[in-house]
Amino acid sequence: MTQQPINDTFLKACRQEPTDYIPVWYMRQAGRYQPEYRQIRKQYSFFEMSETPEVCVEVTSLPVTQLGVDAAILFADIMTPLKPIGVDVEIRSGVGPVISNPIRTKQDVKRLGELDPESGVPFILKAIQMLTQRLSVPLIGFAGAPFTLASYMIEGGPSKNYHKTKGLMYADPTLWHALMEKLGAMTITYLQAQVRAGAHALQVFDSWVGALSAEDYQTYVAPIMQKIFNTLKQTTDVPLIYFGIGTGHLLTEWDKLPIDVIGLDWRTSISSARKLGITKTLQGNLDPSLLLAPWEVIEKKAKEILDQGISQPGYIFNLGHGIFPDVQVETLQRLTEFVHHYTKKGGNK
Ligand SMILES: Cc1c2[nH]c(c1CCC(=O)O)Cc1[nH]c(c(CCC(=O)O)c1C)Cc1[nH]c(c(CCC(=O)O)c1C)Cc1[nH]c(c(C)c1CCC(=O)O)C2
Repeated sequence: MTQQPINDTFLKACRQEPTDYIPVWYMRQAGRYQPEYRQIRKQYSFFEMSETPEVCVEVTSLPVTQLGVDAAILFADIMTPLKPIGVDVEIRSGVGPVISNPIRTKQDVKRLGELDPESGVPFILKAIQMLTQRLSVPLIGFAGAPFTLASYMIEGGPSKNYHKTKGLMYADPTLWHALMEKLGAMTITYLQAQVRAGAHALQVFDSWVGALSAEDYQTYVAPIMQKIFNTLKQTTDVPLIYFGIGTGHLLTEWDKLPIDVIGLDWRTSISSARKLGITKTLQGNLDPSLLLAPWEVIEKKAKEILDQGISQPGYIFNLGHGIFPDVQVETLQRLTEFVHHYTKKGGNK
C-alpha cells in the first residue's frame, strides 16, 4: 500500500527533534462546529458516520484542508471498540455516550468479550488504510484509557462525580482490577491494529481520571497504564501521547511512564510543568472557552503559551480540551495560521 509523503513536523516534535515551526492540531477538530459535519450528521447516526470508511475519511480529512493543521485524528469515538465486546452504547448529540447495560457485577465483567479488530472494527482498519494514502500530514490513532472507559461503563453515561465508578473501585478492588485488565488488553489490541493499518502516532484519552487522587491513581490505574504503554513501546515504533483533564496533580507519575508526549489541560501551564521537571514533549493547552473571546484576547494568550512552549524542544500546540459546537471555523483558521507564523524560525514576530 503506497503511503503519501507527509509533512512530519508533528512527529519530529513528538520525538523532541528540532522543527521549523511549532506544529498544531486540535482535539475534536472534527465535529459539530463545522457546517459540513452538521450536514453529514443529518444523514447518519454518529456510529454510522464513523463506521462507513468513505464518510470517516471525509470527516477526518476536512479539518486538515479547512484549518491547515499539522496532524489528522481518526474520526471515531472512545466507545468504538466497546460495541464489539458486548457494550450496548449509543452516542447522543450534546450528551455523549449512553450505555444501556452498565457494569455492576463480576458476571458483567466476565461477560465482556475479547476484541478481534479484523472482525470487530474492520471499518477502522479500512479507514486508516484509505487515509494514509490520501493525507499530507500524520494520522493520529486513539483509544480511551481504561479508567475513562470504565467511568462510562459503570455510570451508564457522562458523570460529574463518578460516585458509582469510584464506589465500585473502593468496594471491590478485585473486580476493579479484573475490569482494568480486560479494558487494558482491549486497548492494546485496538491500538496495535491501528498502527498495523498505518496510524503514525497514538493518543490515549484519559479525560476523566483527574477525578482520582495521586495516591488512588497509583493504586488503581497506574499498573494498567504502565502495561499498556510498555507493551505498545515493545511492539510498535510510533510516538505515544497521554492526555487527561484536571490531571496536573498526576504529572510526575505520568512523566515516569514510557510515553513520548503528555497532553495538558489549561489548568497547568507549560512553564509550571517544566518547573516540575517534566521532560516529555508537552501538548496543549489553550482553554477552549477562549475561542469565544475577541481575537486580540486569543492572540495574547496564544503568544504566552507559545513563548513557554518554544523555550525547549518538544512542544505541540493544542487546546486544553476539545473544540465545542459554538466555535467558529474562521477563529481556528486564524489561530492555526498565527501559530505557524509566530513560531516559524526567523519569522518576524
Ligand atoms: C470523553 C470522550 C468521548 N469521546 C472522546 C473522548 C476523549 C476526548 C474528550 O475528552 O473530549 C474522544 C473523541 N470523540 C471523537 C473523537 C474524534 C476526533 C475528533 O473529534 O476530531 C475523539 C478523539 C468524536 C466525537 N465523539 C462525539 C462527538 C459529537 C458527536 C455528534 O453529536 O455529532 C464527536 C465528534 C460524541 C461524544 N463522545 C464522548 C463525548 C463526551 C461526546 C459528546 C461530545 C459532544 O456532543 O460534543 C466521549
